Amino acid sequence: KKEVKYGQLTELPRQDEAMKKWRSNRFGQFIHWGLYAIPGGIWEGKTYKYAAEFLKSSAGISTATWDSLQYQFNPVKFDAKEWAKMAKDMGVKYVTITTKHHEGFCLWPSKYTDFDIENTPYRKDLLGEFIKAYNEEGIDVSLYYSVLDWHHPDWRYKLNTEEDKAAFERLKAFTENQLLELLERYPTVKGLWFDGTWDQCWKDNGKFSYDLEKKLKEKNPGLIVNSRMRADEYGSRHFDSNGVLMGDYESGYERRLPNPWDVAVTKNDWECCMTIPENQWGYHKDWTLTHIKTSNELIEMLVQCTSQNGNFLLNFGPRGEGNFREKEVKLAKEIGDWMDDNSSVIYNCGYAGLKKQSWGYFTKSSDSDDAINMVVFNKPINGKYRVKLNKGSIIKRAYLLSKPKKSFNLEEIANGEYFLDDVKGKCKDPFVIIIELEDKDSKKFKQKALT
Ligand SMILES: C[C@@H]1N[C@@H](c2nc3ccccc3[nH]2)[C@H](O)[C@@H]1O
Repeated sequence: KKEVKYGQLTELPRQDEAMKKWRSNRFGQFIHWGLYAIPGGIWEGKTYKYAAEFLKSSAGISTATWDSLQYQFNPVKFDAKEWAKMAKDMGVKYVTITTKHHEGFCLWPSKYTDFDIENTPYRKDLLGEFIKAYNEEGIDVSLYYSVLDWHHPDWRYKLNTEEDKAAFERLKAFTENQLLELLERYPTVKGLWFDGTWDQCWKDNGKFSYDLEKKLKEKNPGLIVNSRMRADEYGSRHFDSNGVLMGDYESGYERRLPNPWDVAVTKNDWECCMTIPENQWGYHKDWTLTHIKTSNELIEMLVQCTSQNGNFLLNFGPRGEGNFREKEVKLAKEIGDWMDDNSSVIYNCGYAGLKKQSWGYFTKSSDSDDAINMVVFNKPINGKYRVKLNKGSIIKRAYLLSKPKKSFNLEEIANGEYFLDDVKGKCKDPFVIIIELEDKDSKKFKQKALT
């Protein structure tokens, strides 16, 4: 074991109210919005397949040319209230928005740079409008911030020379100033989502990331930061050199999920961030380039995350003019329709402590001990659901969540194992079966144990 002085700040998993709320939220909306949304993956008539927020590098565009997009940023169709309503109807409890992506353009009027919303035709505090509208819908707001900054003259990938080091000291001060500025301007913010922290320059500054996490949490008590913010003094990221998680939740699941049967992942808080196309975070004009995920695929990912104690952060990439493509609006509606009927198996739910089985996923509310949710994605061809609970568990009743809540016939196979006979209940897929267990001190339970 190495002696790690600049690793984890607080004992995890955090059990304070702010973290309990973060955990119970489960479903969030990611928004990637910046200058990259103007070209939308197409430059001088050529379509670039790679992620649209990387167009500057994939099309080899000079910083001067790219940065001049600032003078075209005028989202006349942006309506923060409309965005917040769409998010509310989709069923998200929190949102994370890019305040500054790798390009370095800031969606808020920053004292520390002119490369910001103030110096665009839009001029107004766009981020402030966004936060106000989402908070008014009861949605928690967290801010994405990229440490990696292609615009800033003091950015250095590696610190080879004394000049590099002097420049990066200025970049670190700029970063700290901007983050404290964001927390000062927007005190209702619940979290910070750090990105662009994989380069050597940051790995060489583990102590700085430790001190910065400390300072930000002093400024905004209860603040929640992702593990991606952190490196320890040896350059180990997300987890310190002894494998201890840093930040407040694990944020390595980018466009990928853990194995659905993995139990180890349930030990920590974690979040998976996901794109609707294969790999586009910012707006791309051409969505024919790759598979576009369906609402069923996205609902299954949300349910899987919940079943393994994780959050699901689904990304939307608005156009430069401030509206969403109709495919994104449609998906938000379809997911929202499902959440209208089934959000009780998501909000305030998590790992049920049971092995995953083929028909779908178990989730369990942290408020109840004798109810387990089954979210069905795969209907067995024999029409019976094989359910293996803990030894000694007795099912009192199994019924459809959707009205009229028809009960399933029960057939006990072994201790804690049952077949549920399908009742031909009509309900929309994916559907939910509620398992009600006999509570441990019921006489039926004792009688059963005696025979
Ligand atoms: C949350 C995601 N993280 C950014 C990102 N930058 C990368 C650089 C190299 C490899 C993967 C990356 N993902 C993506 O642009 C998006 O913001």
